[in-house]
Amino acid sequence: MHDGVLPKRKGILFVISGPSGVGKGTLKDTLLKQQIDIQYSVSATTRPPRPGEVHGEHYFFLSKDTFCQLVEQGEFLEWALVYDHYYGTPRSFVLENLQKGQDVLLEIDIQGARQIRHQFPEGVFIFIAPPDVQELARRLRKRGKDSIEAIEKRLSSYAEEMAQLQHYDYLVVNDRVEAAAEKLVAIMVAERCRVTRLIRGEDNETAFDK
Ligand SMILES: Nc1nc2c(ncn2[C@@H]2O[C@H](COP(=O)(O)OP(=O)(O)O)[C@@H](O)[C@H]2O)c(=O)[nH]1
Ligand SMILES: Nc1ncnc2c1ncn2[C@@H]1O[C@H](COP(=O)(O)OP(=O)(O)O)[C@@H](O)[C@H]1O
Repeated sequence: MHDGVLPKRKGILFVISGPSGVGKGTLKDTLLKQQIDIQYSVSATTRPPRPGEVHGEHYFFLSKDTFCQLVEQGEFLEWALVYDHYYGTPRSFVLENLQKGQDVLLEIDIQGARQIRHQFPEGVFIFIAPPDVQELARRLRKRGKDSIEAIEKRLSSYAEEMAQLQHYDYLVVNDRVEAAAEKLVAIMVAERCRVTRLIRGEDNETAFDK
């Protein structure tokens, strides 16, 4: 039994990833509307802003030159070319929050998640999958943002991307947005409890080993 104040824990890094068009962005937005006390890490990108997107809120919109400079300065924890544009996760925001004990959420592509896994094997990696590939195709078409060629390109990566599932801690099938978001919340609550139990010494593992 623990009868004093618990030692402060480090933040937990939650990573949501999965194929393009599966609904990662939609789920992340739904999740952030709930009271789950998590800091979302805003990524940097070289893609131009879409109408309504705000610099610093949706993304940090950067020129290619600035992005490359930041890569060289080691300012990104990970970065990747996702289809036609570069995307990267700012290093200091994530590290500072984790150090403070604040949980952090990344919503990034599969290449980025792989890089993060090497640096943070103790992170919680959640793979978002569509109910099936036909539904993924429907969503990509419904989004209406990509050309037929771009959709074909995304769908042709599907099998390869799904094969990455084995490296993840959790699978959430995005059938209905609300149901999938509830599952994400349940995972977060469970992981927080697990870490608390480890800190209390109710488990044989160390607090940040899984
Ligand atoms: N590696 C990596 N991927 C990211 C990052 N930020 C966003 N992405 C991914 O980039 C892809 C394109 O995102 P976006 O431009 O918002 O368009 P979307 O296709 O409407 O989600 C999605 O798969 C995102 O998960 C990042 O910081 N790093
Ligand atoms: N559970 C769902 N059911 C039906 N459509 C969805 C669902 N989740 C997302 N969508 C739709 O699918 C499209 C792709 O979602 P988006 O969040 O942009 O995917 P990603 O960020 O993974 O590329 C959007 O039009 C979105 O409204």
